Amino acid sequence: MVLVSTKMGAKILSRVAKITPFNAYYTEDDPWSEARRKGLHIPDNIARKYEICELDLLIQLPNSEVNYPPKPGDEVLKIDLESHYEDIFGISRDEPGYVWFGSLFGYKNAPIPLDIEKVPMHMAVFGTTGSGKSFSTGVLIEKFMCISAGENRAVSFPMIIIDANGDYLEYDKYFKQAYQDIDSKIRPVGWVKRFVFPHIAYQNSELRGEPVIGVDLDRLSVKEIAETIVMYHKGSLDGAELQISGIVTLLDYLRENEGYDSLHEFFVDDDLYDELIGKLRNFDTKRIAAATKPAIERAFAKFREIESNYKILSAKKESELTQDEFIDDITENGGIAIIDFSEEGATGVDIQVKQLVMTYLANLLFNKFSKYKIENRTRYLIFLIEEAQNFIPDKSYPISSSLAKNKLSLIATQGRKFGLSLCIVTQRPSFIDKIVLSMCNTFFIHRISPDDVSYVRTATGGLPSSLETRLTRLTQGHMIVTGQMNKLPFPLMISIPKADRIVPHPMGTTDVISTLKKLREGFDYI
Ligand SMILES: Nc1ncnc2c1ncn2[C@@H]1O[C@H](COP(=O)(O)OP(=O)(O)OP(=O)(O)O)[C@@H](O)[C@H]1O
Repeated sequence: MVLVSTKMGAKILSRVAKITPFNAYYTEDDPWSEARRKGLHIPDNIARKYEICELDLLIQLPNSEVNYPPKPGDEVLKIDLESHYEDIFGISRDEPGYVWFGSLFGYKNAPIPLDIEKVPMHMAVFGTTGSGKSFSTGVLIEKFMCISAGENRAVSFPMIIIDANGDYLEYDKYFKQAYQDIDSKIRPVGWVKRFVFPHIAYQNSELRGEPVIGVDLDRLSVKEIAETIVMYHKGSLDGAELQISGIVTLLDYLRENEGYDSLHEFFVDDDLYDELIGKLRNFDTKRIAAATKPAIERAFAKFREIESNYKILSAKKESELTQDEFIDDITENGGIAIIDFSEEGATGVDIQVKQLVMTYLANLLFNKFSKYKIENRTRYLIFLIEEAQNFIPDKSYPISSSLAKNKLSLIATQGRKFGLSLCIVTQRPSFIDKIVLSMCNTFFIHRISPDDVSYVRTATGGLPSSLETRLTRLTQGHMIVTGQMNKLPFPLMISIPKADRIVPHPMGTTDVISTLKKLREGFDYI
């Protein structure tokens, strides 16, 4: 970014689109070619040398369209952060409701403002492996932990984070330390809790006592329970209409005619499960066809694996995720819940089980926020989903569809007043459901794969060609920010300085050589 200061007194904010160096010594048919061929001495610095810098003219400061082009001789200045900043962004550094993120490309300590009022319109973070996506998402999370609210106040944005690779677990450790040791820049956070799968918490002594992930089927409608069971069994609802309607008929009957309050308990308690199977077998075959019953029984048996293998149904008793007040607590007390889907917190848990937990959470959130809306109680929460292609997959992604997708689509299509904001983090944007992505209004784009370029161009509503050509070449920690949270009406390229991260990012590094060396101690071949 540079400023063109015109003789008419205008200041035009411009972006360097292209720099082309010229050196007459290296042009085709240059006058020295013969001398060079003969190896004669050519004096230094006799060739004409210059650089052509092409600028995209963005806005005339403080905030209007560029009406007159600059003229030859007009000065081109580097941005002076002290004197030009307010003119560029239209706000001062202490304006409430904004967080200051990264640093303008080419400048040190030149953060850009992000408008927190636009957070409810959903956001997405893209980047291939190693592009710095989780590092900068961590910085973004930290910014959301301390938002200037005026009058010496700061607030923290409540968040639920689906942590696919353990990139955010450090926050849990950090907030467990003494309150006075916590950096004041993130102190407005009310609490941070890490939720792990119960079978891990019970087995692993280091994780014993951690909050556990639990699912309460009674919080889902009968239809949702039926779909969840069938989806878990078949990986799809296609062609399973008879099974779904059979399960709905059976469960509705048990609840309404036989007075069973809890359908959940059928899948936890062995005796009740046997009772359920008995009821199914004896059920009126005019209402559930005899041929459908064995298929339902198989789906039930498979579904019980989630209890026998992972204990997430019996964890209902102790898990906060099954309690009615959980979302109230998180939204009213500035909580951050990290759902640990990493190998450490979810060892051996397959993707269908994670999808099931996501379906449950998405249901919980959608139902609660709908209730808030009806009751006119405004609440806000960011639902951050790492590896989002596993939960909101596009048809082209080779993973069985996820029930969570339906609810997340519903969340995505709610307007800004709903208060529930999605933050989708992915390596492969083109594998994310198109409808959900089309609802995202702010994009943080790191280096992406060439296969994703045209998709990102469409999703973001277009990028200037000078930026688009960089998408596949951005270096680690560089990104393009575009969309509603960006205060300026054009995309910005920024870098994320390492020092911006308050809580250290767990290094995703390996230790190949020293491990191999240690294992083969005593075998020196050199
Ligand atoms: N802005 C930055 N400054 C300094 N180091 C960085 C920056 N961004 C990333 N790194 C480092 O680069 C490595 C990879 O970054 P990161 O884990 O964020 O990548 P990623 O895009 O999330 O990859 P993956 O999808 O595999 O998780 C990490 O060791 C991280 O600490």
